[in-house]
Amino acid sequence: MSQLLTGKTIVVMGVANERSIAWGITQSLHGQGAKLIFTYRKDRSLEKLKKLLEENRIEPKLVVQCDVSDDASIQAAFDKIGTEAGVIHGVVHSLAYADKEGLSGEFSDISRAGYMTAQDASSYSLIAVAREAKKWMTEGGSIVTQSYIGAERVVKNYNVMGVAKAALEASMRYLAEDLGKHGIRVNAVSAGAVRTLSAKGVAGFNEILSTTEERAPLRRNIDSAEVGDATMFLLSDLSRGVTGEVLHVDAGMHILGL
Ligand SMILES: NC(=O)c1ccc[n+]([C@@H]2O[C@H](COP(=O)([O-])OP(=O)(O)OC[C@H]3O[C@@H](n4cnc5c(N)ncnc54)[C@H](O)[C@@H]3O)[C@@H](O)[C@H]2O)c1
Repeated sequence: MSQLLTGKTIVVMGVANERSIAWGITQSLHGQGAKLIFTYRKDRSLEKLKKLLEENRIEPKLVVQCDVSDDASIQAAFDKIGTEAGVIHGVVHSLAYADKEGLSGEFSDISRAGYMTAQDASSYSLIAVAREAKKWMTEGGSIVTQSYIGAERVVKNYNVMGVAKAALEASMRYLAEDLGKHGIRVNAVSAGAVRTLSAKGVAGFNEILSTTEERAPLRRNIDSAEVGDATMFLLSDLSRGVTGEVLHVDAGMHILGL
């Protein structure tokens, strides 16, 4: 049976452990025959990633360190990736960071430094990654980032990350326009809440899960496999006419008013 991503080389950024959304995405991409390159931030993540890949019999084309808060690190990572792969067809940007103090309490108390840190790692990083990836995306391709409804509406405690996600979605649209002339599409998946390492940093996260189960049109939460399949669709030629889009994978939560 032919697979949707046969012959495509895709860079996956953001696997920290088996709960990571990027791990759900990895499984969907692998299932469709993609050749995968991974970036990790810390040695701790590298050990976990290697173990996960081994256990799941996924042979990576390359694994490379990349700190997205550092332009030199992004440049070095994509130079290595490009030199090894020649051409890349897709990038999964599944990373974000905010100091814990910005993820609870009063929004107006966010410090300048806390605001900048969240913007830097969670939003600007997409622009810097797209710039470096573009050099090797010579056959066109697709870049997909991960957002959340807190970009569009106020979600209690999501605070500084809500503003970073709003900037991320706007950056995604500007990149879609800019890179479209090179045949590169740029989209976002807006996932519902998934219990991951990062999610633990958001105060009251369990309440979000229980409210979703009660009120979402599908009356349940989503999982990272569902986010993985939607991301895979956006990386595949099935979505060849789609760019600048935010695809909600949230059991319908985003359509609710009260
Ligand atoms: N979990 C959720 O409920 C949820 C919902 C919607 C969107 N998202 C988004 O999904 C993405 C992945 O998060 P997750 O929930 O899988 O959590 P996670 O903790 O598993 O993954 C976050 C990743 O970001 C990486 N990261 C942070 N700062 C970095 C830096 N400076 N350089 C390189 N990597 C860095 C971490 O190493 C980690 O791999 C994030 O953008 C997150 O905001 C999560």
